[in-house]
Amino acid sequence: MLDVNNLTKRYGETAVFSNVHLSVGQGEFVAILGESGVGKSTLLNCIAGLDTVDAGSVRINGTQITTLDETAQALFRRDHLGFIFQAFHVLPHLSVDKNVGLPLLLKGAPDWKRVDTLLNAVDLPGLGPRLPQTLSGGQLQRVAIARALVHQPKLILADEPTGNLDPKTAERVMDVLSQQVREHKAACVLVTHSRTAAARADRVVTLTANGIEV
Ligand SMILES: Nc1ncnc2c1ncn2[C@@H]1O[C@H](COP(=O)(O)OP(=O)(O)OP(=O)(O)O)[C@@H](O)[C@H]1O
Repeated sequence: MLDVNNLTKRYGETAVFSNVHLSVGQGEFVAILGESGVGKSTLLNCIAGLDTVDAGSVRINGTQITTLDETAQALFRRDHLGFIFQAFHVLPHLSVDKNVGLPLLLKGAPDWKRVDTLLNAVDLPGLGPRLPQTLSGGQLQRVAIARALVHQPKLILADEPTGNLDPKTAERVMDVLSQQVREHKAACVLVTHSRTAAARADRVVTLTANGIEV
């Protein structure tokens, strides 16, 4: 499903990481640990085509995303990817249910029942009509998680999805993520500092400046 081959990323003269190899199969859940600043978020952005790479390739479901133009990358993300950003990126002027349903709206296939199912799954029942500014940080994080899963993406990229959550809610969110991976045979790459969250993965790897350590 996901094949990262020999990836190198630099900002100016400074290499963030090099020689990164990572393969994640269909239905596989991989957690990436690593020191702060080592480039975990950057790696997820590179995998999604949201950041450029300096060498190497990223292949998702057979498509080499690194060679697509920006429009093709955006369409590819819409159809195949669910991205949970560390900073949520919830749209402030859209209600919670429209935020969650956005991937379906963009595909021209709205499904408000599915939106409700996801809001229940992340323990936000009835919050659909509210605006994001009326939600807490942990609630916004769960909106972002519901949005990333609503269109049943084949690849889920999750950047610290439990960072703002209390242990019980974090566990519930990890249940939802795991369920999505198992039920829809999605591949999932989770970036986290939480050993508890990482323990839910099938495999845990560590990102260093010189690549991935298993
Ligand atoms: N746009 C940018 N321009 C220059 N340097 C950047 C940019 N974005 C990130 N960096 C640098 O790249 C490195 C990797 O950052 P990144 O956020 O990917 O690390 P991380 O492992 O996810 O960290 P954390 O665990 O603290 O979230 C850091 O040194 C950061 O300062």
